Amino acid sequence: MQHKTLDPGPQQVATPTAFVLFGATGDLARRMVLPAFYDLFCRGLTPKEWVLIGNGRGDVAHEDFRDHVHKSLVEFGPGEDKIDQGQWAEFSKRLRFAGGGFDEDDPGSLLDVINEAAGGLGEERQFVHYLAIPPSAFGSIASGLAAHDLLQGSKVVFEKPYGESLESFGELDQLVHSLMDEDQVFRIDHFLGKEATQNLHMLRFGNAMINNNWSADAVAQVQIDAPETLDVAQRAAFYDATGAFKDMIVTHLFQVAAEVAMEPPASMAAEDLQTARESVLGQFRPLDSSEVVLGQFDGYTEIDKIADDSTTDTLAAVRLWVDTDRWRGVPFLLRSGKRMAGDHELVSLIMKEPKGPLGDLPDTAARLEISLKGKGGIGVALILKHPGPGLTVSEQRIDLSLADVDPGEGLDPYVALLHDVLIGDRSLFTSSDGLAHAWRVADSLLKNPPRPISYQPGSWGPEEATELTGGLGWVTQRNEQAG
Ligand SMILES: NC(=O)C1=CN([C@@H]2O[C@H](COP(=O)(O)OP(=O)(O)OC[C@H]3O[C@@H](n4cnc5c(N)ncnc54)[C@H](OP(=O)(O)O)[C@@H]3O)[C@@H](O)[C@H]2O)C=CC1
Ligand SMILES: O=C1O[C@H](COP(=O)(O)O)[C@@H](O)[C@H](O)[C@H]1O
Repeated sequence: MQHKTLDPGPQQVATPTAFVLFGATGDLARRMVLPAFYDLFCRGLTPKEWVLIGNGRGDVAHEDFRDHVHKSLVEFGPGEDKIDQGQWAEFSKRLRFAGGGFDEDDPGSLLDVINEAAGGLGEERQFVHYLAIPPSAFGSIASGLAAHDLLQGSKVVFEKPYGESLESFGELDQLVHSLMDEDQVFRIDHFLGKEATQNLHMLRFGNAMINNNWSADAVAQVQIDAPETLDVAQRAAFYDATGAFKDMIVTHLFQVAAEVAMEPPASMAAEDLQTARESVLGQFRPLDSSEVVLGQFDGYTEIDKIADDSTTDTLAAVRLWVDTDRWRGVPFLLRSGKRMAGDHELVSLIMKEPKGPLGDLPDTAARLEISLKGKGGIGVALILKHPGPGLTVSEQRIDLSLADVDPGEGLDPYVALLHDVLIGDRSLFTSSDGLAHAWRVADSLLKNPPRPISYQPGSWGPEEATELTGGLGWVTQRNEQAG
């Protein structure tokens, strides 16, 4: 089999780096960012000289922070048995914690800790400030970085959601652009860094049989479905202020929808892909509340730190329309929820029934599926004849796990994106214009949201969310039921 390398892959960056992780005690840091940083280190992809300084509002001793990081690696990184003691010793000696919060008026202990820990990195050092904090705090940390002269030669990584509404997005965008240059800004959306998301383009543009059917001519419906069994108790305050729609739909699933819906970019170069993504986001029709279902799992308001009368959505399902010639008339169904019956991140292109001599086919439609979960996978469901003299047809599958594709090991999204930040590659990050489009599409819904319908934890959510699919049902559920 012939291999063609389009990109040489990750390289070690030379610039000594002080990595400041705001929100270092939080859920994201513990589950994704810290394990990703350790993974980069183990692969020899961190700079030769670096320090990582965790920041938070409470005071945590350096030693306790190292314990916190170790626990996160045991639970969400390589696991206890696979942490090499020598490597951990090398890694952990570069970890520090700066407490007391950080804002314009009061830097807490961050400046002192930077002086102590990053002093030895030399004049050429870069700062990477990673804001793994709720979006409501982005502005104050960014202003603090400017006030305490920490922006020069720095890269600033903002988590999603970047803003909380069209208005707050606009204010944040203006503030950030008044403090730093756009090329210092990395707005992360880790779904764009997933191996399978990137493979969407190869699948489409590398295979004419797929590319030729990537439109309303062949596709009846697109589903982007991300049900999760995960709870929110670990991050109740953040979650209650955000909800499923802002946490997953207007952010990750809109970006994935744009990856599916985009017109062919001028080239596969980063800027061209970003332009194509941004441009189709501008063609998403504003959501209509009658095509949106919000849900809240029973027992949500009993969680510590959640108000008894909270109406935050823990599930959101929307029918989205993309007003381009390619997709006019094809509904894009997007759904995500917490404490549901299964864990999936599945993009499905459900094909139209072919015209021809067969008449009524089983109510299962042929489809192409791209799983974004974990290492990712591609599935094809086909209508086939059973062997034998009669004509019995049913749905059969072909599945390929991307983990089995030679050489079989991609980087996890946070590892890949952190590496991109270190080398200054912004191609898989969201743009200000693209996000402005996304918030515009969500604006009227956010101003007038439907009341969440309750659902049982461990279920597939309210029936009303399934009704949005217009009788096809959710492919994830159908696949689970089929075993
Ligand atoms: N958790 C996840 O799976 C993912 C989360 N994200 C994004 O990451 C960000 C953080 O989410 P997550 O870690 O889940 O949330 P958490 O609620 O766990 O918050 C992270 C940390 O932020 C700090 N923090 C909270 N409020 C403030 C504030 N007002 N000012 C400064 N710091 C504050 C807290 O640390 P302390 O108390 O020590 O100050 C907290 O531990 C969000 O933007 C989220 O959308 C993105 C992808 C996945
Ligand atoms: O950004 C987020 O993503 C996670 C899901 O990401 P995954 O890579 O673990 O599949 C989601 O659980 C979380 O609520 C959200 O903030």
